[in-house]
Amino acid sequence: MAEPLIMRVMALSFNTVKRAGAIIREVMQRGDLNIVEKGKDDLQTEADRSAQRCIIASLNKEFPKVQIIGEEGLIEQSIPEEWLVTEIDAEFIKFKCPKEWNDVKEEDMVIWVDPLDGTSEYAHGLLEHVTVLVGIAVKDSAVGGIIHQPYYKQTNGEMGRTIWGLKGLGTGGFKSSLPPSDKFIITTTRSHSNAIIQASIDALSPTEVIRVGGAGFKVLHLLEGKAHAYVFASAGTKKWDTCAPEAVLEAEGGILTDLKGQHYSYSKDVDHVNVNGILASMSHMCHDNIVKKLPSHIFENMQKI
Ligand SMILES: Nc1ncnc2c1ncn2[C@@H]1O[C@H](COP(=O)(O)O)[C@@H](O)[C@H]1OP(=O)(O)O
Ligand SMILES: [Mg+2]
Ligand SMILES: [Mg+2]
Ligand SMILES: [Mg+2]
Repeated sequence: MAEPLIMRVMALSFNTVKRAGAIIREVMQRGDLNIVEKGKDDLQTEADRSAQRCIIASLNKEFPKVQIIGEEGLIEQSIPEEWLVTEIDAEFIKFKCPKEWNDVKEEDMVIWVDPLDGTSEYAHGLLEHVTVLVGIAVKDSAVGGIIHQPYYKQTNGEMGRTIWGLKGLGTGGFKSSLPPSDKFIITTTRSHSNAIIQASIDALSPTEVIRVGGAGFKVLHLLEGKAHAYVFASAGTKKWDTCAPEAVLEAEGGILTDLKGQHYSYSKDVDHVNVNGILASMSHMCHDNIVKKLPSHIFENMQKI
């Protein structure tokens, strides 16, 4: 009997993000990023486009009835043959599917794809910040996620690592760690800051602020104990930025919501914009405290910028 759909989607995504990561490195190595400005502070490079074509074509070929939504919109689906990934990860598929996902059907699932998270950092050569995100939503919640970091240097010299999480099963691909208990470290945007974002951070009196790019990379900071909270008081991110990070973080026991503490919906017809910002932490207590501490003017002014 075939393995449950969600396990096959995760196992194929696992190999697909690695191929996308290799494409991202190849584009950088060739040196012609061919940058298009989609909007204010919103770039798209050849790597974003090519990585998305690789991921969407591969997932779509194997799972034609699953809705897949990618950041770079509808782009031509035909791709070079060597970009098409057909093999599933042999190790991942051996895990037992959590029983709550055994019967998930194609029509209950949405796959949110951010082919390159941290484009601004990629364009500036801050390559460690870049991740490839594939998030799997069932009904309206983020359930499974894969975060691939193409420029992570493994101790054996290999480039790239792949972090995964599936609610009910757990996580893999990294070593979890707690942040220092005598500090309060916030991670936030490096490239999209403004006065409201800064006011929200000031209101929380952190001992340290780590400014890095990408939603994926910031959630990795939480998972690895480098920061206590990810705070982003802006309507800049979209569902493809948060679906995979939320699923991985929550599969590890953390929480990712908007700044009011409400989960976003990831169903297929939802507004793509995360209008109420992002708040994430490994600790539910820390998360609740931040929701209580944030002044109301932050919410009133956030969407106006
Ligand atoms: N104003 C914005 N316009 C477009 N994308 C944004 C904006 N703000 C944030 N993002 C997306 O959310 C990610 C996390 O934000 P930040 O790095 O500023 O903390 C960014 O890397 C970017 O994703 P992407 O790089 O995939 O376009
Ligand atoms: Mg983008
Ligand atoms: Mg992104
Ligand atoms: Mg992107």
